[in-house]
Amino acid sequence: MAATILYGTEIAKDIREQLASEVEELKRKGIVPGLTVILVGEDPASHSYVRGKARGCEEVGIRSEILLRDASISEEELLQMIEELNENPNVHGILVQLPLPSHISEKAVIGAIRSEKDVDGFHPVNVGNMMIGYDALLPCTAHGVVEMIRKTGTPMEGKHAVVIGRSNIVGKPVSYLLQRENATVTMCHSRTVNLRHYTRQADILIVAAGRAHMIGSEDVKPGAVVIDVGVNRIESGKLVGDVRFDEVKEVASYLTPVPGGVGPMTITMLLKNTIEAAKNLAAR
Ligand SMILES: NC(=O)C1=CN([C@@H]2O[C@H](COP(=O)(O)OP(=O)(O)OC[C@H]3O[C@@H](n4cnc5c(N)ncnc54)[C@H](OP(=O)(O)O)[C@@H]3O)[C@@H](O)[C@H]2O)C=CC1
Ligand SMILES: Nc1nc(=O)c2c([nH]1)NC[C@@H]1CN(c3ccc(C(=O)N[C@@H](CCC(=O)O)C(=O)O)cc3)C=[N+]21
Ligand SMILES: [Mg+2]
Repeated sequence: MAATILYGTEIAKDIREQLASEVEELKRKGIVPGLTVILVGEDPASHSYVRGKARGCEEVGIRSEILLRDASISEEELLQMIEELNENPNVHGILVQLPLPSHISEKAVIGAIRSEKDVDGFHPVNVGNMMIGYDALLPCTAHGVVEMIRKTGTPMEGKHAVVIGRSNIVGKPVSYLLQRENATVTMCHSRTVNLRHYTRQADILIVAAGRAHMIGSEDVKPGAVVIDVGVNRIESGKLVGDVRFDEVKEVASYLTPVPGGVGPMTITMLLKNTIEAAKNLAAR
């Protein structure tokens, strides 16, 4: 039986309509949610993602600005910019696009963002609160992944979820949020021996390794929910996931495409966080 394809674009559309009406309501109270994205350097992929974020903001009525800086910017200058945005009452969300040039410390930059404005959910205060289960701005990709699985109606409780990838921006937060849903979670990474041994046991398989087409039908348990987070540009110029879509769609129960799967959900969760940050800051 062929998988149901989970179109992030469609799921995101419903959520964005809801977000647009929340923005309307805030605007009636005189609050215009605002997101500032800092983009350092010329990486074309980063520029493309940031454009997607700005488009999303426009769609739901969030004011957004992109501050472009040359790759030669110093860490000190970047920290100074963040300090000003921390103090600016019209800015509710601050996002510094990663990766940064190697002469700038990601740790210093993320740590400098006021945690209430950290709409990526990458600040140690938000990460810690998420882990403990307290209120926090949640990391967008991980949150988007869990919302997509929820949308399938498949209960996560008691299911074996296998996550490939342990990065701070995707793999680790996905694993925490799935545990919050009472899944049993196994983490795999580049040093995992016999990866297939684990992936074949997964009721829910999250693939976030950044390796084009690494997962095929032999790696997947029949009927599994498969979420492909990978976004890879291959030689032909095509954008592909970490999963061999045409194969895996024949064995999975649900499968996300790339593009049009997790990516649009990531952006939608960023919009949601920006609105939440605006509400929280206004209530202080
Ligand atoms: N759709 C979206 O919204 C988003 C998509 N992405 C995409 O998701 C992918 C992952 O991103 P990110 O987490 O930042 O990437 P990182 O490179 O930071 O992390 C990759 C992780 O995958 C593991 N890994 C790499 N190769 C293998 C392998 N052959 N077998 C098993 N594990 C492996 C690494 O292991 P180790 O720790 O041992 O090195 C690491 O933990 C990328 O394609 C990225 O473009 C990212 C963010 C958002
Ligand atoms: N501070 C920070 N926050 C991030 O959230 C962040 C980051 N840095 N650095 C890079 C990764 C990557 N990422 C993506 C978001 C959306 C798509 C997305 O919407 N992709 C579209 C296709 C986009 C295209 O066509 O290029 C899709 O999958 O349909 C992809 C990747 C966010 N990241
Ligand atoms: Mg990374």
